[in-house]
Amino acid sequence: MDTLTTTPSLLRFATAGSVDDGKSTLVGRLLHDTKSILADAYEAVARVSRERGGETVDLALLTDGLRAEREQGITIDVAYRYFSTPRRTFILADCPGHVQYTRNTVTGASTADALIVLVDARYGVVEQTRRHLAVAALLRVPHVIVAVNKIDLLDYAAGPYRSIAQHVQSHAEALGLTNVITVPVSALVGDNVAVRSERTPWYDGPTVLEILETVPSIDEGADAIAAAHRRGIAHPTAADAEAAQVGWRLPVQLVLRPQDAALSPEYREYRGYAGQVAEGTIRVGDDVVVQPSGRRTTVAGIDTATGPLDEAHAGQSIAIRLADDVDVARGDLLSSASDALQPRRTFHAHVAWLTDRPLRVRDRVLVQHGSALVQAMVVAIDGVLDIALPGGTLDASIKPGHELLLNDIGVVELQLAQPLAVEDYGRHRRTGAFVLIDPQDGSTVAAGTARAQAPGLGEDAYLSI
Ligand SMILES: Nc1nc2c(ncn2[C@@H]2O[C@H](COP(=O)(O)OP(=O)(O)OP(=O)(O)O)[C@@H](O)[C@H]2O)c(=O)[nH]1
Repeated sequence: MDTLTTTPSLLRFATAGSVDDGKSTLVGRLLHDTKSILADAYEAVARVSRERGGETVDLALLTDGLRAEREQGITIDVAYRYFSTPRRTFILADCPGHVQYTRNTVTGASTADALIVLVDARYGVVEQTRRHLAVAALLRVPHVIVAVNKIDLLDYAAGPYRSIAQHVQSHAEALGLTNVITVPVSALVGDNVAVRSERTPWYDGPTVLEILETVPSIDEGADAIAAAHRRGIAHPTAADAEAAQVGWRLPVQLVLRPQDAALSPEYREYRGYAGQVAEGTIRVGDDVVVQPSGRRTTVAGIDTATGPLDEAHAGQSIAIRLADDVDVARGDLLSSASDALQPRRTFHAHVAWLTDRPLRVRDRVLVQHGSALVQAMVVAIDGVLDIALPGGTLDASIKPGHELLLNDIGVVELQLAQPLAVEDYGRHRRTGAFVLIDPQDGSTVAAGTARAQAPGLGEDAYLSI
């Protein structure tokens, strides 16, 4: 059986871990071993490490230098850095671990193809690990790498690593995560980060970098693979992944309507709808439904900065022309008619609550969904997740609760002032995700994923209009 093969290109990933698990050191190690840092930056870090009496070069200084800028009160939660190897280019969402950790992990992981969760080999799975894995499950991050770090401090013993790996896998399974790979690493010494270690002869799996270099990204079909997994297919073929694929979605970010009289008459009549393809493949000739109006038409053409295309895939920025003169505005969503969007007024969702003020029933929030912003009210708090998973699964571990506190993950029901095309996140990762905004001060207070069915509420609780 042919498993799905693709040509790796851009991969977005994020790191998560408790304070001092070694995130900065791991990132520094990756940058160093992939020769992504300049020699003088390395020299400066080596000098400071020596001055501090260290025996090894403290690679965390590479990333922490950048953090210092962030901590001067500038509200950047996550910094993005780029690096590449001959096999692939990476965008790393570097999330500081100490303050409002869940918030940063949620921000970083929400667009990530892969999440690296660090675990200190001396302590194994701790509450923070459970929380990060729950966030990965909630956001359905396509690939999760659990780096069991600081194995040098355990003299590279196989036993402790194996029991942590087993613990991670059973917890991941309870969360419904089928895509977790564990790797024994020492970020400080460099074992199994980018280079296979001779000190771990008992481990014959890939290095962290090998995993990052080879897993498919969302744009390359990781969403399709995840969809096939959800249908119980462990090793999907290209055909399985294609069959599990759903229709395409294009949120309209800009209406292109040049009206400059100096332009040629042909161009003056141009009307295109620009945006990034959120999901699926759009082809010229496809039937289209415009939301929220519900008008139908067909795709007359696909334009890009480098010329027209016959088809465009998830992740590509395009402008499409429509066959009929239908009314389309910024914030509208275009979708394939064969799997059209359904606007809804109420829906259930998992939310990660990210602020000190508790969330309660009847609270008013703004729902930001793509480029649309709509007022909403919390009509029910269905429950709060106990991250120790006493119920054995994520859904069975939602306990009754009447409020969400900072870093809680809960299930809520929201009622919208206007219908929005919010979809089941299990099927549509992009159009199923949203953020909640405080209407008073405009701050982001939660990240959410819409659920087709609320846990424990039975069949009737499907997303309803
Ligand atoms: N022995 C050993 N020490 C390590 C390893 N990785 C990191 N450390 C040390 O652990 C400490 C914390 O590492 P950091 O990389 O700063 O941890 P962090 O997770 O980025 O911490 P925050 O940014 O504060 O969240 C530092 O003293 C590192 O030198 C490792 O593999 N082995």
